[in-house]
Amino acid sequence: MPKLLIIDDDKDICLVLSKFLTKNNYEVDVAYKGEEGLKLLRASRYNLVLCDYRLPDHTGVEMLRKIKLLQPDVAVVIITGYSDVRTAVETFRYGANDYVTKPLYPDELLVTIKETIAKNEKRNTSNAENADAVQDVRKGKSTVNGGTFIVGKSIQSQTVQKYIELIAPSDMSVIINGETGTGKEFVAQSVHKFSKRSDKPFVAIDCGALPKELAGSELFGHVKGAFTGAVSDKQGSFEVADTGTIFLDEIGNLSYENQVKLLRVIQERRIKRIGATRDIPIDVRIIAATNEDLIKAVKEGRFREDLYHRLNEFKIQLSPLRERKEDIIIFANYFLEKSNQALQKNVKSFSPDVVDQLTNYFWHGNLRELNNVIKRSVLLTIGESVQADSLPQEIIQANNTVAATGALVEDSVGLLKSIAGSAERQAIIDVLEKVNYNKSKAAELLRIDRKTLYNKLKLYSISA
Ligand SMILES: Nc1ncnc2c1ncn2[C@@H]1O[C@H](COP(=O)(O)OP(=O)(O)OP(=O)(O)O)[C@@H](O)[C@H]1O
Repeated sequence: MPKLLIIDDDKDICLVLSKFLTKNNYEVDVAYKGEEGLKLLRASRYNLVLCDYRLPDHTGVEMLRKIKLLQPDVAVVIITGYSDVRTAVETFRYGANDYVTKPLYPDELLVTIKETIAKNEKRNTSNAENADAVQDVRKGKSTVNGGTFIVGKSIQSQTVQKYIELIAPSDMSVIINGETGTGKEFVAQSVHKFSKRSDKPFVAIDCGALPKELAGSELFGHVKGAFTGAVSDKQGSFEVADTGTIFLDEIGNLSYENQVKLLRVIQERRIKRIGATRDIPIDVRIIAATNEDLIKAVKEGRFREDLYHRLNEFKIQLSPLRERKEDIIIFANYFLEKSNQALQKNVKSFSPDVVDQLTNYFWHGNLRELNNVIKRSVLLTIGESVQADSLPQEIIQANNTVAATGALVEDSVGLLKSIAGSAERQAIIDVLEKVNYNKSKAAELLRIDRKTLYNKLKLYSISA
């Protein structure tokens, strides 16, 4: 039976959720404070932690760091208010797997928990497993890690698709850059699928979630007795990924020491387990992803320049959703289909208003946020078409604010024009007075021709 830990200071939420999840065959522990939760994590292993973003004693990011130090493989779902989504999506840099927004709906939560545990387990054990069918990418659909890889119709999406096809057969290292939730891991998996290594392991490592103390051992392995706690020999991810592809997510979070080791692996194509004396030859393709500007990190001395150039043999830039609006409804329809299946519903479409709202929203969490919003709206829809009242209030409000700001900008432009107009009118009157209403002289001083001056006199109703 999968074991869950709920950490939330709202005792009612804990009570309701733990009852509901127990009924649905989960073993559930509850903690009302961060520290209490960490104590439980020290004592037993969990499949998933459901952690409130705002706890009395720790922030979501602090919790993630501590949870990952205690149990690097555990899945973490963040509970957040919609108004906090923007900051909550930041937790993905530190290894969060998904988030759910308050108010919580048990059925939706159940789907999220099931999917997250399944995905996380697959990730943890995934080596050769990913070697299943490679579909035709040109049809705009292919299977990646059990999910469908959707290709948008924007120029950006089409370009990314072309790059994937172009780069996949080579052995080049790739850096995928993009905001959180833009699909970096999906692209990395796709590159692997279309490479000649597709029947070999694809190993994904979240460097953001790797505690500094464990990163070296996770990546390169260790031998028994190398440090306290190294009770047996352990293969690192590079060894597991041998002959296949390793995906290093959030590469910018790798410590300087491990950057040096990684550079050595790339240069020499050999690894050395911590505490070992002999090298092991390794043949791994490296795909790295980041949502920060690595060139800036290099300039600031946080990322090694030589490593950056080694990894950057090819770069794929993923645009945020708001910059490829024509893709939004394509993905929304796909997520609608998926949510119908997961929630056993039969919602068929979005109302024109909803299409408008979805298209114009900012999407801080990109595809992940869109997916979650669609899932929630499918759950709340009674008829066949999603209506605006099933969308989070924050989306509608944000769009209204943008519309209001747009009107304000238009007003301001009008205002500027009128300020400029009255300044021009005054300047013409001043000059006319100076030259005793001699229009030729006034036009000369104003550096305009007589005809223009006459037009402006008419425009500003100046009788001279
Ligand atoms: N091409 C795609 N087709 C279908 N779904 C996608 C695609 N790309 C991304 N997704 C969806 O968006 C979610 C986020 O994608 P992914 O985890 O690859 O993003 P990411 O950029 O790696 O995020 P993070 O930076 O937070 O790790 C996925 O779970 C998946 O549901």
